[in-house]
Amino acid sequence: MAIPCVPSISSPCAAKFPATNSMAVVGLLPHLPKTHIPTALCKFNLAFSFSCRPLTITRKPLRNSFQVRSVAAPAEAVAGFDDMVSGVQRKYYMLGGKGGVGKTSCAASLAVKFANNGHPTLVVSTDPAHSLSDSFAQDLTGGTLVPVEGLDSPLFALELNPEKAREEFRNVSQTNGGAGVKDLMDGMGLGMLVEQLGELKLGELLDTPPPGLDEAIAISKVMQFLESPEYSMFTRIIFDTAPTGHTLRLLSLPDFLDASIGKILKLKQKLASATSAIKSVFGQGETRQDAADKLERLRERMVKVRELFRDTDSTEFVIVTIPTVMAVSESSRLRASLKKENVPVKRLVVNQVLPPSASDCKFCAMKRKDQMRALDMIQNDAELSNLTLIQAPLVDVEIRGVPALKFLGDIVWK
Ligand SMILES: Nc1ncnc2c1ncn2[C@@H]1O[C@H](COP(=O)(O)OP(=O)(O)OP(=O)(O)O)[C@@H](O)[C@H]1O
Repeated sequence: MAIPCVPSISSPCAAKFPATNSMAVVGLLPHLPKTHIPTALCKFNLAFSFSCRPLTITRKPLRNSFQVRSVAAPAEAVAGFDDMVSGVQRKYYMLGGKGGVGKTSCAASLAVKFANNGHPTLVVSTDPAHSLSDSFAQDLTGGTLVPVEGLDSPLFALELNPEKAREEFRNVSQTNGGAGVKDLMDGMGLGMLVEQLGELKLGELLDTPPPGLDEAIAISKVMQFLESPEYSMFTRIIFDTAPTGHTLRLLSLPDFLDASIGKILKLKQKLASATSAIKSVFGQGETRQDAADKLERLRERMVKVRELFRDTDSTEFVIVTIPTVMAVSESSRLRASLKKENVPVKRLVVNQVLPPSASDCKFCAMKRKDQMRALDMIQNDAELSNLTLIQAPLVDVEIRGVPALKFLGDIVWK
């Protein structure tokens, strides 16, 4: 059945469906007023149409009561979900990419899909600008694990509070030195130690923490959680990461912190026998030991984070992008940097691809042409062309809440 493309208020192009079987998918749209449901239903179904060719509607006895498929559609790349879901050993998926491309939606939909396929799953947002709560339409703030309702297996979500994490780091670091200590030792003629401190850039670290530090600490906090037996049940852990820039800096950060903390600890050993003036700066006996222990633990966790990022058996970084030249260029750079850092990447999600329709308005035709150019660019990009390409359609209602995420997940993660 050919589907006409007609203008609508919310989208330049929308398909018209008979509003039959609407009750079957009403559950997808809990946030919409009832009067909007037939229209929204039609828009959601539009997401299935994936070719300019004539479309067919197949009735299905499942929750989505009918499905639109293109006739003789080009072979669609599939995500290889079977591979992602197989095995009960713990696996980590980190979703990252340019700001606003749909990292959170993809991460949340993957988490829902894993949970519905029997994996106790944890989805963590390490993006300082969280949107996991918005995505699940549930309050996940507070820095603790919150159960997500309405799934077959346990799904927990966690939004880490970056401010709190940074504050903790600040406290530990401040107990161990900083600009004040540097000045003091400078005054005491401890030139060599001053030099070492200068190298550590401690003052800088405390005053203007490098971008990515929040994330590194957040991820190391998750590692801390996962070390405890009560979290051993999670077999899939998904990180909704901050936009690209943060991720890139994050990758080199564990090395930087590892080296810095190692130096601080060495320095502390040297200072242990120094004058009481220095002792008064670093605090006495127990405090000093306590701070050193904390730093040592932080350093150990940083090493684990670094190892985790590079472990091909358990970890995969999934790049999320949209079909625009700018986003594809950024994804290519991200992939190159991840390669340099030996971070395993296999999949690239191209989100918000315009679903073609039989008749196009001018806007959609132009937009689609643009998107095709970007998709072509991916095929010819040395960094991206060898990744498994997953196309996710643009839908014209917001994807919020578990039923909507399940809907998206079933399209994207196949
Ligand atoms: N396939 C899609 N179709 C329609 N809307 C989408 C799609 N994917 C994401 N969106 C919408 O785009 C907006 C941004 O999505 P999302 O929050 O997932 O992106 P993000 O990359 O995590 O953003 P940020 O970088 O700000 O964290 C949201 O309103 C989301 O509902």
